[in-house]
Amino acid sequence: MAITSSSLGLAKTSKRFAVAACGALALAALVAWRRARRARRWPPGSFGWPLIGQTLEFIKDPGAFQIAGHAKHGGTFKTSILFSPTVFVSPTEANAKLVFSKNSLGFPSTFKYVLGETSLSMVNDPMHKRIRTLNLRAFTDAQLDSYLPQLQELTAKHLSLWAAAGKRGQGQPCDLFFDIKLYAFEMAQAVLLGAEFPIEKTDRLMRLFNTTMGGLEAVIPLEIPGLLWHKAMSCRRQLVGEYQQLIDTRREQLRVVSKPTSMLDTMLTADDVNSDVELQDFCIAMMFAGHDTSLSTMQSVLYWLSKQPAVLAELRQEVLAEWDGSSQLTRETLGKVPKVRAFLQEVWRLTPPVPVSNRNLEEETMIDGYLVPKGWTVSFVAALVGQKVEQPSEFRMGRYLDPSGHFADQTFEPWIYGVFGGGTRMCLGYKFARDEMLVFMIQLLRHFSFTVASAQAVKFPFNYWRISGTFSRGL
Ligand code: HEM
Repeated sequence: MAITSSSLGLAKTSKRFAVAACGALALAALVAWRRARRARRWPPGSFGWPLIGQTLEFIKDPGAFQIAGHAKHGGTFKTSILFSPTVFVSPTEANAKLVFSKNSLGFPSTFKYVLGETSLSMVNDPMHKRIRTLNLRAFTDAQLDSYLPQLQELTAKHLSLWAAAGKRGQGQPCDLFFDIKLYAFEMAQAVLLGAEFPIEKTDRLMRLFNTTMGGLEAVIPLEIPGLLWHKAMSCRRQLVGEYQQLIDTRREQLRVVSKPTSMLDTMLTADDVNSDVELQDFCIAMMFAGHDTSLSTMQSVLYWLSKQPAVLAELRQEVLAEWDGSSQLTRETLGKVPKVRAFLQEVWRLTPPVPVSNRNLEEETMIDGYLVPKGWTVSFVAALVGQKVEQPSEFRMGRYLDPSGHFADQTFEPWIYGVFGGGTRMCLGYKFARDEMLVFMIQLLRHFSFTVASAQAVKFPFNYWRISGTFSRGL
């Protein structure tokens, strides 16, 4: 066969192609080899099922899942939760400091469609810094003091409603979940948003809100009629419509006469809020962060009180000595009941409402000698931190009382007390949450009796005791 210049060119091209292909293969092999080598340094554990990983085991009981994981793997371990490779770090001080030094949150991307793209829990720096600074204005000491009268009034109203229902039910125990939920929702709605609606409307908004939040558990985020995600998104649109009306009304009222009273008002009067979407997201984010956590705590408080009649009597004594039962509850009054504060702190230690704090790693990080890749989620668990005290299963208020009987707060040491997280993403509402619970407990202890007939441990998405029982006025 004659060798032509075109067949020579073809041979050269094929040779080049072969060299390039070999090079690419060698590179791929090198990358795979390095990845495999690195993977050998990942924490132990299993990713579980394709896509869903070990999500189902986790949501059944996050605390137990992690205790079992730590025991099996001797500490820090990896798994996959909600589509994301996740590392549950052992609850040491070094790990707490490492996790809480990170700012980026590790929530699944679908959460932002539910909570809002500009809601505080969904944004990362630099936007997080801006929104957090803005939102913090609603939580200054002066603002918190100004919410106390409303908290007192609404608490008195709902405690009386529960007692009236108890009377009608002639002492028969009933599920208190929905009554307590309505109270927590109305209280959040009034103080956070400044909205006072008739009970039917509050009830409707609460349902819209709950179905919207159901979207956080949606595994298939597709808007197909009948799917959870479709329901959640259509309720969210209605909810946003309602909140926009509220925003427009309050904006007009503030322009004409009224003074800012609610947390939303504080946002409305700030001159650096960018858009109505930020305000809508503020409403949804604060209602989300601020009412199920209170609902959970109130039920756990009733549970732990019912378990310890002697402690209940001691707390009643403290309240009877410090509050006449009718005057306005002030910051001073809340400061005079250290035992009630210590009791609440111990309730939160034993039943932390939020089971985990997550961060997303923005760079490859060494944790406990393992290499955790960039983009993975690291989880730190409040319930496990709470187990590090002496005799962890015992309920002891004394842990939070100093020798002279003053309340000793440990909220800012997340490696000792992880209930409100830590670092730049620490719970924004922890002082407000404490105020709400103290106002609730002081009035409860001063005027009401109750029994708990049954209690069921709920583990996810919030951790608390769901109770049924009876309520009556008088001690
Ligand atoms: C018992 C009540 C509460 C508990 C146990 C609780 C717990 C938490 C936890 C663990 C976090 C995550 C912290 C972290 O990852 O480091 C958080 C974040 C947050 N909480 Fe709370 N919370 C409670 C009540 C409230 C209330 C009443 C509000 C508002 C009115 C609120 C507003 C927020 C906000 C806005 C964030 C996000 C902060 C950020 O990402 O910068 N919380 N909370």
